[in-house]
Amino acid sequence: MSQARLTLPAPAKLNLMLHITGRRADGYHELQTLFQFLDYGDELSFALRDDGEVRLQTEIADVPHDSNLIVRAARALKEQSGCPLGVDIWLKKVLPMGGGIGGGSSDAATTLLGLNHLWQLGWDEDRLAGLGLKLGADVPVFVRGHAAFAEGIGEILTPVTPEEPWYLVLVPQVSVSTAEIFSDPLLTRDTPPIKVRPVPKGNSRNDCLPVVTRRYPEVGNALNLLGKFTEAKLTGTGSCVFGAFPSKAEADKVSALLTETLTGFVAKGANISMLHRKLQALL
Ligand SMILES: C[C@](O)(CO)[C@H](O)COP(=O)(O)OP(=O)(O)OC[C@H]1O[C@@H](n2ccc(N)nc2=O)[C@H](O)[C@@H]1O
Ligand SMILES: Nc1ncnc2c1ncn2[C@@H]1O[C@H](COP(=O)(O)OP(=O)(O)OP(=O)(O)O)[C@@H](O)[C@H]1O
Repeated sequence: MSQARLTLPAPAKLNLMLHITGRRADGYHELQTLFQFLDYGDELSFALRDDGEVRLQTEIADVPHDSNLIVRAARALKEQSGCPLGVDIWLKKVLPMGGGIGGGSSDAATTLLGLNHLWQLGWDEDRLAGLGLKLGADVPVFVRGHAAFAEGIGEILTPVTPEEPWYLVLVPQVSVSTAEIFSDPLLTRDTPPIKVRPVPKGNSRNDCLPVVTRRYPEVGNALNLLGKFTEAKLTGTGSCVFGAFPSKAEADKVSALLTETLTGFVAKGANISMLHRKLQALL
């Protein structure tokens, strides 16, 4: 008998601003950043296995099976919960890797929430976010599913509701290693923390930008091209750059002009992640 599959989205995120305010003793950086989701992302399908095995059935180039964040998330949840069940997982990879739009982290969060549902573990969001943080600094916001102002290393989250414009996201054909940017000696690490809430307008800078554009001229090139039409920003440690538009039609118009030379996509900003909207609909 064929097993029904549970299919769930793993949306991208944007960092609408990113300030680096310090560095902890363990080398991780203290940040202040605004996360918003996109209605655009990967898709994962899950089917129960009763032999306890965790198997990702889709190969992704350059990521060995056991290092994939999906497999690591599933195994960590299985171990921590003592669940005897296993799972087959299929991945439709849409998000560019090393793009700063959180693909790996979002895949991990979708795996945690999907398996919590499939294995009927009954874990609450705090517990899932705590386990997620061990997999990556960006995982907790995807577990919680609400646009947020983040502090700490990205895990202290205050929900926010910024406008939800349409975005044009350009994808320079380079994969940026987050660890490499954070270890660059030239990185600004002493931006004074913003103490006022909500974050005052005008704080849209990304402190990683100078280091990223110095190392990856393709990113600077994309920022310059998009900057002719709207304020162009870098998300996370790149490589993706984005700009906001009041309508899909306007984003599409600029996209048509720029994607002759650059890869990109148009997507709507979302303060509630499409993963959470889908899970809500299932319950
Ligand atoms: C830059 C952001 O994308 C902003 O949303 C995130 O802070 C990065 O989150 P992530 O990709 O989940 O990062 P992780 O997988 O936890 O860390 C990758 C590497 O980035 C560096 N790292 C990451 C996050 C952080 N707050 N400080 C850091 O110094 C560390 O060297 C770490 O080894
Ligand atoms: N399921 C996965 N999807 C993508 N990358 C993965 C996955 N599992 C492990 N990785 C590894 O993680 C690296 C970073 O990938 P990811 O797509 O999350 O980058 P990113 O968008 O820059 O992340 P972030 O914005 O969180 O810094 C990849 O280069 C790859 O080696």
